[in-house]
Amino acid sequence: MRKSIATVCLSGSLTEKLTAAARAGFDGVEIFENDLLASPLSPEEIRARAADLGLTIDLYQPMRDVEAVPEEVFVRNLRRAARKFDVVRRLGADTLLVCSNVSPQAVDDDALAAGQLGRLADLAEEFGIRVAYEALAWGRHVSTYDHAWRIVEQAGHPALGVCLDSFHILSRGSEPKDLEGIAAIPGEKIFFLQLADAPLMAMDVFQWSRHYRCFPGQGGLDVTSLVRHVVNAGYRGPLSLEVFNDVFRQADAGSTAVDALRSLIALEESAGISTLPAPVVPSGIAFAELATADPQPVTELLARLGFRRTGRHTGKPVELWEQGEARILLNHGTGTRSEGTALTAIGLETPDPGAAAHRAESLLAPVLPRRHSGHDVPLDAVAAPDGTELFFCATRRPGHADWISDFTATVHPRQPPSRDGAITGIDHVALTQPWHHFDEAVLFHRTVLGLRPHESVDLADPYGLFRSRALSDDSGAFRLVLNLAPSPAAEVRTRAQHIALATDDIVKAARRIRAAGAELLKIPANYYEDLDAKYAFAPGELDTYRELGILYDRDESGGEFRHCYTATVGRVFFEIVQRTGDYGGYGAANAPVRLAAQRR
Ligand SMILES: O=C(O)c1ccc(O)c(O)c1
Ligand SMILES: [Mg+2]
Repeated sequence: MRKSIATVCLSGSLTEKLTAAARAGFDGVEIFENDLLASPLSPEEIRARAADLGLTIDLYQPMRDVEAVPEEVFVRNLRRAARKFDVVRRLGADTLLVCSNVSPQAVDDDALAAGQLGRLADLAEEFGIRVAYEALAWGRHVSTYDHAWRIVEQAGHPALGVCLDSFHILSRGSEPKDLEGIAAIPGEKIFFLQLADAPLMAMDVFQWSRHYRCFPGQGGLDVTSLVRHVVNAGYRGPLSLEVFNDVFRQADAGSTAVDALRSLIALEESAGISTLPAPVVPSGIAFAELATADPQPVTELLARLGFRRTGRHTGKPVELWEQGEARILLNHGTGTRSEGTALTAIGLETPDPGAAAHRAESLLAPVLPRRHSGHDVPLDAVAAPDGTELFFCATRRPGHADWISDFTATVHPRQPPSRDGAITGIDHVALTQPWHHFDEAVLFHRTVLGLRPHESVDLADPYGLFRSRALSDDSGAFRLVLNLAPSPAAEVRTRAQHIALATDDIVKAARRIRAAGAELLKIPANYYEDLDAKYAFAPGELDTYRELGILYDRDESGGEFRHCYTATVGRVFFEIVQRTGDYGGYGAANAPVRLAAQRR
């Protein structure tokens, strides 16, 4: 279906908004009245600008407080309406949105509302324009879509229809029965469909709508079911996003517009309107790549963690370090001085790398130029919203190009063979997201990679609050954690990234790391007293954890999580984790203690 976006969704001037919408690939826009009033361009110039960019203007909005009012008020409203219809015509649009009256002057009288909306539609017809009537969830007397439809039906005017807005409908209830009334509306009387999601929150619906709307798939409303109902009713107009959101108002319009369009592409797929290449869910982490401009500290840390340099890239200054199934690429060619060392790429172990790349491309993931130098095996790669490069890999799998074959073996005689190490693989990678990319990043990884997002959790830091959300495949073989740091954003810690290494024996791993000369994060005694109060440990067990800085968590099923942390080099630190039973979390309960310790 055609895809549109309301200018209120995007940051900037009207021209910037139009440009961002067009660049992302939208077909049309809704012009929000404030954007027009604040623009130095005339309606004709706006129309021309949109046309030059290949955008249609699908709606002008809103007109407020029109219907169900005393006659003398309505006469003034008609005069107001004539001016708006003129603007709509000059914009080259054909529909004006009228939202249900919120004024204390409004009367609870459907016949009056229908009569006046009919007269409004008579006037609209003279301008060659239609009126789409929308029930605001906080409308004074009309606050539901079925009530708005009853009034429109009663008016029986060809130039009057309804505008359905997923937020207003679903914020009032999204039980299947709440959506049944949509089928009663003839498709051609649904003049417009506005789409927004929102996180589930118990708050005043007006504030919720004005500040917390988000793109479909980023919140907790069942926008997919709503779209299915509306399309089944015969609606064939555009799918148009209308999102009032405090973050998007400040964020870069270009990236917001791409995020927005991706949400609609994914929504069409989930509603069964279109098909995309099926998701190819990663089955593990093939490698994590660190770019470094300061190789000494990170090289030393890798060695102390028990990694061995096993290969050198044939064409680039990249080293392969291995231990068990954990592989780290150390790139000496791309680091920045200011960051020292940063995690810049992740290799995703993928059953079908080519198909995974197709899926990513269909969801607007920027495809990266294939790495070609030396004997490079071409790898499909895309960029995540935070710029992290995601490589689709088939490691040591017959019939697939193997990225490891680009590395010539090196033997480093002074280091122990990797099979003696206590690390078995990479458990997860955690990336701290720029503040305005968090919801976008969750949507990206969920839709592009077919991962399941877990609950969002808040983690108390001494100087703010981190938000954290994990995504994984169903089996837990692939895990990714996205964090949102508190400001000030300039602080290195708020951009921290980490690689969690898996072990079957964390005590052995921690002792080896310490014996090799690496420090582990020191955890206060108070933490262990509290652990002792919560759980029963074997004699001496807690003393060992206290000595080594090992943190502990247990879930309802008895699954256990033990973890400890290295110091940070550049932006990066390592976590060592041991999972037992079905523990599927990340030790969130311990995060405040860990964050405070890192702060010290
Ligand atoms: O918040 C509002 O006032 C408002 C205005 C127009 C809309 O289409 C809407 O959904 C909300
Ligand atoms: Mg709306």
